[in-house]
Amino acid sequence: MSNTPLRLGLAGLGTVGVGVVKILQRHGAMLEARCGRPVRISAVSARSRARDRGVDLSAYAWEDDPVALARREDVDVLVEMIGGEDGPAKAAAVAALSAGKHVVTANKAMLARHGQELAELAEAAGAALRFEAAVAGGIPVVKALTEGLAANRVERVMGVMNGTCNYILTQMERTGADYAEVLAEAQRLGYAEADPAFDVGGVDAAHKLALLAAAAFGTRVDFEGVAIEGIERISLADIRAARDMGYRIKLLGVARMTEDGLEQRMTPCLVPAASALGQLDGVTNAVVLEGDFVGQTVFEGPGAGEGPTASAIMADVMDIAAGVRRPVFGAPAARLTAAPRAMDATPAAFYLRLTLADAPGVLAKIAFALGEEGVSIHRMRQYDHEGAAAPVLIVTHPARRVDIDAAMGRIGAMDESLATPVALRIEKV
Ligand SMILES: NC(=O)C1=CN([C@@H]2O[C@H](COP(=O)(O)OP(=O)(O)OC[C@H]3O[C@@H](n4cnc5c(N)ncnc54)[C@H](OP(=O)(O)O)[C@@H]3O)[C@@H](O)[C@H]2O)C=CC1
Ligand SMILES: N[C@@H](CCO)C(=O)O
Repeated sequence: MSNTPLRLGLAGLGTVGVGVVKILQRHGAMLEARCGRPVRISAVSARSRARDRGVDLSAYAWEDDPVALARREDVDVLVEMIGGEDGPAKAAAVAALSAGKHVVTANKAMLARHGQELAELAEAAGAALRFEAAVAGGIPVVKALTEGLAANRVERVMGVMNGTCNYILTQMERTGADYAEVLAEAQRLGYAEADPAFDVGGVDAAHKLALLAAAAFGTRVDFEGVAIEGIERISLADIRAARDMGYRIKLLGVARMTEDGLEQRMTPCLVPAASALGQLDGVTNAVVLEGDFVGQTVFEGPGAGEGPTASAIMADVMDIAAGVRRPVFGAPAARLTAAPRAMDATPAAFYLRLTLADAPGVLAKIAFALGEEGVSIHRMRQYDHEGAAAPVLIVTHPARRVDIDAAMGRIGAMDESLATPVALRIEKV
């Protein structure tokens, strides 16, 4: 192998970009030994040249414009760590790939929207486009799917893929702290997206699920085909009630190929508290990959933050340095198919939390409404309470989401329903 250095252009010097600089500065010699050639930073780009980022950047050239960075003669790989589905991130990625240069990115928003276009561009140019850091932070799950498990027909992909949401849910449960307070802490720790609505609204995790589904099922990335619901409506009352019934609430993504098409959803779900997913705390992510020959595999680790994300970026850079090449989504972009959408195809048990007037006949009305919509009650609990509002929890037998939504609409419209009813899926993990 040539001893020629692999030269990087770093676009973005925020949480992730600074982490990448630190790895290269601390482990330069080790990386060279492992890749068989040096890996060096030629130039960097961010908005503010003056900002002190806590790392020494004086050895690297500076570019104000990430597109100019991508086009530099002394850049072989653009490492895109700006973020955003369009704008400078995409312009720089297109500039690099069009010039036959490799791109490593942490940007799931960009790939979820433009993955097919960028994969086609990369493969036509003979360039690598790698995105390990974009899915589940430091966990090497793209590599697992496209390399280690490549001989399997994947049956299900499932996971907790947003560190910020898991941090919020577990901190609220542990400390009883207010939602906004815990979100601010996640932002301070560098976990959240530039717009944290992407995290708590489920969009960031849905981006990741759409990327994994493409690699798992050989389909084109279909972010629009993900049924999305965020954690904004989850209250401490739900977290505690779920726990009381032996569950924990997780923002859970599930993708599977059904007879009707590709089912993709990213929604808050109840999972058994004793399961591997139920025990995840803080910023930890876990991804479950099920293959027809391997069975179930579970990958767990830190899903966000400077160190874990930079670690994943550098693994991709090192593969490129070592000459490892594979199609962007595991199969050539031209062979990826457009699957029909079956967003919520699989029935499941649901947890319902109702706040009801404590009066004769109210539960009978609820049972009637559920029955009329084809929803059967499996178990039920009414807590002791003071005042007129009775907290009632119901676990249903497996039901279709559409029927649950119809029943919730009817119950929510009743005078005896004193707060918006909550319905959360109970996922078999
Ligand atoms: N933080 C995390 O835990 C993870 C983040 N990611 C992804 O990594 C990417 C970066 O995230 P993160 O580091 O947290 O984001 P930050 O907001 O911390 O950093 C973004 C960087 O991009 C720079 N930037 C913004 N606009 C431009 C522009 N027009 N030209 C040049 N540089 C620009 C900013 O410059 P300046 O500093 O001067 O403002 C900043 O350095 C995103 O795609 C994110 O989704 C993926 C996994 C985990
Ligand atoms: N905001 C993301 C970063 C990692 O992709 C999260 O919290 O998981």
